[in-house]
Order: sequence, then structure tokens, then C-alpha cells
Amino acid sequence: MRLTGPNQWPKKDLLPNFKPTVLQFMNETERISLSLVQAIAETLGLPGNFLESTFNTEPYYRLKVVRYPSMGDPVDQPENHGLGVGPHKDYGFLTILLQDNVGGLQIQTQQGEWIDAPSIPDTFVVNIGEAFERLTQSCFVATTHRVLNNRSGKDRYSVPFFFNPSLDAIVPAINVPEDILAESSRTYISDVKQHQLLQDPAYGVNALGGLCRSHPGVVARHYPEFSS
Ligand SMILES: O=C(O)CCC(=O)C(=O)O
Ligand SMILES: [Fe+2]
Repeated sequence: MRLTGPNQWPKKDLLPNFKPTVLQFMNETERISLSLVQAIAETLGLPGNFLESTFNTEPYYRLKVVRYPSMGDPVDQPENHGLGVGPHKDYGFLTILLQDNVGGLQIQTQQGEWIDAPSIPDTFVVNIGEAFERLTQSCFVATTHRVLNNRSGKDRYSVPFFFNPSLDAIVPAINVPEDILAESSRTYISDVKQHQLLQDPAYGVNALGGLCRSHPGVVARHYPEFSS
């Protein structure tokens, strides 16, 4: 499917510690993700091979190091979100996000209200992704979130680690145990509509769909056959 390739590292003499630091960070966030998913699998009564068959066949984790330059203009409406990120759900299973203290990340509550997700020292933000939503048939709802245009006067940095199923993983849609289902409202308001959700059983199909949705410029250049 041509969705994998070598990492593109900055030149070693420019940032000598970048690669080892990023690789160590990925190892640690992978470890956290695996223990979270282990606990989730036990809670949901998933088969014992769920972790192995969903994540470990050929890992498809991604990490981004993102810089949001500060903008001069007061533009904080979502439709003018400038260099922020518009409302979306992440398409994998879990996202472990490290952010600095500049602010701008917001999440949408299930009642549709946008609230700040400010930086709390020594913590990560953990978002549910669309593959997790699919697994539980929307009992657990993927976090709708956005990043407002940065008007703070200084750059914002964030480092999301996307803990995704393997490209060839088939993510089932399970019946969540009754006691957990009883606590879920099963209805929610989100700027991301149900028909926009990536819900193919084959995760690789969703990964490609996510790429087309989030990075149309990249798709037009490198995957013209999928460009609309
Ligand atoms: O920078 C952030 O805080 C979030 C970025 C994000 O939502 C994403 O890249 O999917
Ligand atoms: Fe995101």
C-alpha cells in the first residue's frame, strides 16, 4: 500500500541528540500505550491475542514533532484556524500527546462544548482514536479535538505519539460488556460527523483514508491515484 518508508531524520551535525531522544521517547510511549491497551483489553474481555494481532504484527506507530509558530492576527474561529489544527478525531487507537505550556489544544465534550485541555506538568493527554471507537461500536467515543491558532507571542510545540493498529490488522466491532455499556450514553455531539469516521475493519484502509482526509496535498503529489 506504500504507506511506510524510512524515517527522515534531521542532519546529525545539526541536531545530534534528536534521533536517540525521539527513539527513546517512542519506546517509552509505546510501553505506556501497550499497558493501557492491556488494561482496556482485560476490561472489555477481548481475546488474549488482541494486542499481538492488532498492534504487533508490523507496528505502524507514528510520532510527530510539531511547531506552531505564533501568529500576529487575532483569529480564533475554527473556520479561520490559521496554523492550528481544525476539529478532528485521530484515526488510530490511542494518542499519547506531550505539549508545552503555551496552550491552544481544545477538546469537544460529548455535549458539543469546546473546552481547553491545558498543559499539566508531567502528564500526557491521552486521546481515544477512531479505531478504538470502531472496536467498541461507539461505546467509547474518539476524542474530537482541535488546536486554536497560536496568538501567544511564542512558538508552541507538541509531540503526539499515535498508537495505531498495524496496517494489516483487522479491527473487530465487539459487543461491549453490559455493565460498561450501561454507563455509556451512546449518543454524542461532535463536529466530526458519523459518516466522516474511518470505520473500515482493515486498519490500513483507514490509514489511507486518514491520509487523504488530513493531507490532501501529500496525496495529490505522492498518491495521485487516490486524489479527488
Ligand atoms: O498539537 C496538538 O496538541 C494536537 C495535534 C493533533 O491533534 C494531531 O496532530 O492530530
Ligand atoms: Fe489530533
